[in-house]
Parts: sequence; structure tokens; C-alpha cells
Amino acid sequence: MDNNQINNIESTLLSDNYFFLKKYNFDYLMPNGKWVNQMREVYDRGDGAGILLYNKTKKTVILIRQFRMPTYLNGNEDGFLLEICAGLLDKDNPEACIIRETEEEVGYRLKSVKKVYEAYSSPGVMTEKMHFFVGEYTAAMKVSDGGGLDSEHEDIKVLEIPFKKALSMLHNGEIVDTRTIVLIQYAIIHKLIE
Ligand SMILES: Nc1nc2c(ncn2[C@@H]2O[C@H](COP(=O)(O)OP(=O)(O)O[C@H]3O[C@H](CO)[C@@H](O)[C@H](O)[C@@H]3O)[C@@H](O)[C@H]2O)c(=O)[nH]1
Ligand SMILES: [Mg+2]
Repeated sequence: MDNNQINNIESTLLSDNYFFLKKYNFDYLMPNGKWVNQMREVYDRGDGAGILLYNKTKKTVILIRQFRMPTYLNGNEDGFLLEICAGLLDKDNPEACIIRETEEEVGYRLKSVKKVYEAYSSPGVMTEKMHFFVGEYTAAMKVSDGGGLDSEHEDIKVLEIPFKKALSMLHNGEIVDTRTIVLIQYAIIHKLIE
């Protein structure tokens, strides 16, 4: 951290109920040379990783559908969201995390993945940096049904979708998760499936 335009950073813990919500007060040097005091609430859930799983031969991708309360509260009719497979890093490195999440959530054991982007998810409010991957899956890599961890009450439906259908779902607004949009657009740009 290195910025001489900010000074006197103080944090107050507002909630550590599950992750960490803190209030930050700091002085900020405006372009006119005056210091102003600012306050920002910051939510820290650690970092995350997500992957677009694709099969060149079948011309398919694997997405998951799960209930997301925040979307239910904000315009997503039944709260179920179509997404890439993704998870929080915990103590893993991003690559190990996404290989583990892929097995837990969709039941494929990947040997290798390709990192394509690293980007902040919601920089006005969250610390989270997201690590984006793509990876090829084949039937031989299938080791279970996936579906998530019972211990975490996860209820994940695994969907294998023709890439063309995923594109139309992107264009007609059925896919409304930013991370999923980013990786489908990556697949288009880099012609992962032709
Ligand atoms: N009890 C409780 N459980 C929680 C809470 N928040 C999350 N969890 C649980 O913590 C687990 C997190 O599962 P992961 O698969 O590791 O994470 P994810 O939610 O899929 O995260 C991915 O998507 C997020 C987008 O919403 C990303 O923010 C994240 O980086 C990652 O890509 C899930 O079982 C979820 O229910 C909470 O406030 N309370
Ligand atoms: Mg997940």
C-alpha cells in the first residue's frame, strides 16, 4: 500500500458474523490541495476463483445454477442464478482452489487449467479479487455428480449447455452474472469453441 494522497487510516469492525465488514475513516488529499475526511464501508470475504469449463468436441460448456439471496432481494425473480463454477480461496492458491471447487461443484477432476484474468469484483465495496480460469473437460475426467458440499448446505445444479445456447442466453438476458459474462466473452474472443 503506497499512496501519499491518503493518511490517518482508521478502521472499526462493524460485523464479523461470517466475514468481515469494517468502516474505514481516512483523510484524502483533494486536487485543490485540501485534506477531506472520508468514510467507506468495506466488506472482506477474501478472494475468489472461477472457471469456464468447456468441451471443444461436444461444443458445450458447464454452468451451475444455485440460489443467491442477494439477487433474490434485487430483481432476480426466483433467486436462482446461472453461473460459472466458482469458490472462495480459503487458504488455497487460486489454481488449487479452482481445481478443488470444480470437483466439489460439478464433479470433474481437472489436471490443468488456464488463468486468463485477475480482477476486482466490486471495487467500491468489496476487497475481493477474482481469479478467472478456463479449462477443458472430458467425460473421462468425471468422478462424481458434483452438487456442492452437504456440510455447507450447498444445492448446486450442474448444467451442460451447448455453447450456442449459452451465447443466446447471454444475449437474451438469462445470464446475468458478471463473472459468467466475462468468461463467455473470453471464449468468444479467443475462439475456444468453433
Ligand atoms: N452461514 C453462512 N454461510 C455463508 C455465508 N456466505 C457464504 N456462505 C457459504 O459459504 C460457502 C461459499 O461457497 P464457495 O463455493 O466457496 O463460494 P461462492 O459463494 O460460490 O463464491 C464464488 O462466487 C461469489 C459470487 O457471489 C464470489 O464472490 C466468489 O469470489 C466466488 O467466485 C457456501 O456454502 C455459502 O453458502 C454467510 O454469510 N453465512
Ligand atoms: Mg461456489
